[in-house]
Amino acid sequence: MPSVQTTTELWESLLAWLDSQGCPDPSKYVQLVETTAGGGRGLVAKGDIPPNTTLIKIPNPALLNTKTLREFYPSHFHTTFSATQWISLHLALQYARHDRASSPVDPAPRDKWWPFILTLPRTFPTVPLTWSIGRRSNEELASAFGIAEDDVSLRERQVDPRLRRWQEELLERMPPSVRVRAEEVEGRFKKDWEKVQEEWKKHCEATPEEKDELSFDFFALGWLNTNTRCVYFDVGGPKVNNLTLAPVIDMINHADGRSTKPIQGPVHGLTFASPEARSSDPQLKDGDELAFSYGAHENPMLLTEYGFSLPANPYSHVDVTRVLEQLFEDAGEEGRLKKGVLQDSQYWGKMTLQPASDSATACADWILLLALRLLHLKLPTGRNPFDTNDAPSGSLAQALGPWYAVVAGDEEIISPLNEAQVQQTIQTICDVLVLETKEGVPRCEELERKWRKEEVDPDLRASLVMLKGVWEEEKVIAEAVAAAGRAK
Ligand SMILES: C[S@@+](CC[C@H](N)C(=O)[O-])C[C@H]1O[C@@H](n2cnc3c(N)ncnc32)[C@H](O)[C@@H]1O
Repeated sequence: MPSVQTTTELWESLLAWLDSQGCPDPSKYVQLVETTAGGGRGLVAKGDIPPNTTLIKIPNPALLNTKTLREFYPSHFHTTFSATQWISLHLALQYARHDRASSPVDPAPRDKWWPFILTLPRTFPTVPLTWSIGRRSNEELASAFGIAEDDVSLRERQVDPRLRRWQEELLERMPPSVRVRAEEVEGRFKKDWEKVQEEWKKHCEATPEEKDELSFDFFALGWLNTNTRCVYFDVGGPKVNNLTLAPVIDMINHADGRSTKPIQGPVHGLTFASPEARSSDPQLKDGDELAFSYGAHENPMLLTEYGFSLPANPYSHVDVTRVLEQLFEDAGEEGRLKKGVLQDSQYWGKMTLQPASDSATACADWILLLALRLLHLKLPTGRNPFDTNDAPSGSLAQALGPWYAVVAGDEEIISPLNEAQVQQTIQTICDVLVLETKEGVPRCEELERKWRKEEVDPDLRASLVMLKGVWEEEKVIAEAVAAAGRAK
């Protein structure tokens, strides 16, 4: 493991390496600091910076992506791995090789990016995937992720029972919206790990000396770095591979609503400039933090992908897709067929309750309304229009006609009765959600009180505050949607 370096030391050694890579000195305009607002490290402006000044220029060879990795790996890796898999694998191998290089008996060659890799975080304590991995015993971990028995990380893993309990306690307090997202992130991670583990095993049949170099722990660390720090970068292949790790630019934190972004250029790989004169982004004054928007993301997404949330997030909403899944399931065969209609017409997606805004009251979003209108659409009794053997041709289209008329915008509602049932179901969904949040918030508060008496890591405390924040914002939205419905 590297000796712990201060932010200043890391910055200095990164600058020296960038210089050796032909990169113009970014420290002319920016400085790496520990931010005070809980964002970890961040970059701040040195002096007042004129609009549209290029602050950071990272040349192509210093970027870490599927294009720059190519020359270091067998040619088939390019088609075998996605960008996330390959970059994560590369980081995992470097961590392992660096560990070995620290041993005088078995020095390994250093990677060209090592001074950059050294600046990447070694822990992700606020990301739910970390809790999910951390709370498992070796046996549970091996079975959940299909880790080979001889994986070095299982042999060397030391689990702190208190940390495990704290992580377990956080997982138990995740709102359903966070849980669904966290499971999705974990599913992606698992798929990537399994693919890389399997391919690396094949690769090591020809190079057995490299066998021990891939371990689960280092892959997880590489994957978390890739997932939280990569930025968009067109590598000229499938869209899914359009990403890169970029030194210095990867130190820039997220701020909502910014339009300034890293820019890809033919000569300098990736650059970041101060806002243009006519930009709505604030101009950079001495000491201001640089920022760009990672996307229009709600808190459950920010928390599960990046390990942070925003206290006042303009994209807050409540994802109720899981509730709709259940309602259609409860409606039996007809419910499943109606869900099929929604899927076929691309109207089965994320369904949400939206908060009040300047221009609208709190409400169910359009596709949630469409789904509920179809759920409550009364089909003709007798013949089943979904059954092609039973119903005359054209009968399904006829039965669904009133719904299609709403979809096309020809009608506002299917019928007053259908609309009343839809609104009633929305009220019921809100009531259930409010009840859930009324349990979720106090459970977080109770844990906060309990943790006050223990020496819990500040990052875990911050995670608990974030979970509580999601419960609270969902409560406000569900109550507002219910109130707006009652006022109709
Ligand atoms: C691309 S890195 C940015 C640099 C990072 N702060 C560091 O210390 O290296 C992304 C990570 O920074 C943190 N982060 C970014 N924007 C943030 C924000 N607005 N509030 C809190 N944390 C933030 C999160 O941990 C996220 O996973």
